[in-house]
Amino acid sequence: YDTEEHTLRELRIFLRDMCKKLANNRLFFMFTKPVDTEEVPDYTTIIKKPMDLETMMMKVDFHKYECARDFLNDIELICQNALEYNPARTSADKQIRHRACSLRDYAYTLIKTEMDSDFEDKCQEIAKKR
Ligand SMILES: COC(=O)N1C[C@@H]2C[C@@H]3O[C@]2(Cc2nccnc23)C1
Repeated sequence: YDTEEHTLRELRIFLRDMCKKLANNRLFFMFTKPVDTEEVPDYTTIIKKPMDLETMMMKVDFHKYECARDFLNDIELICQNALEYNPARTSADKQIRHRACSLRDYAYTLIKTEMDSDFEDKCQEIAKKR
């Protein structure tokens, strides 16, 4: 009967639902899996910390997130990586940058509207103690 573990378990359930909602939105398909370094050989020379939604789902299951802020930090990483690797004024680059900003805004809004702020505060207190 450890209430901290109950709290973190509830956080993981919430974050899996977040991952699912983001990954199931066809607008964000390019963020669902790691960029294929065979297809895009220079990707890891430019992007030092790749991130994607499938990796984030695995991180939830490996208990890597102790609060929603840590989860949003990885969403921010997905967004920043896309802005950095796709800077051109071509329509393809513009579209992926727009989608990256939409992913970031949608994730922040989902969490802000669907997560109890006292619950997040409790998670951050637990994270601080660890
Ligand atoms: C989050 O996704 C991305 O930042 N990218 C950048 C890559 C460049 C372009 O689009 C990506 C995949 C790809 N594969 C083959 C040829 N060209 C591309 C997806």
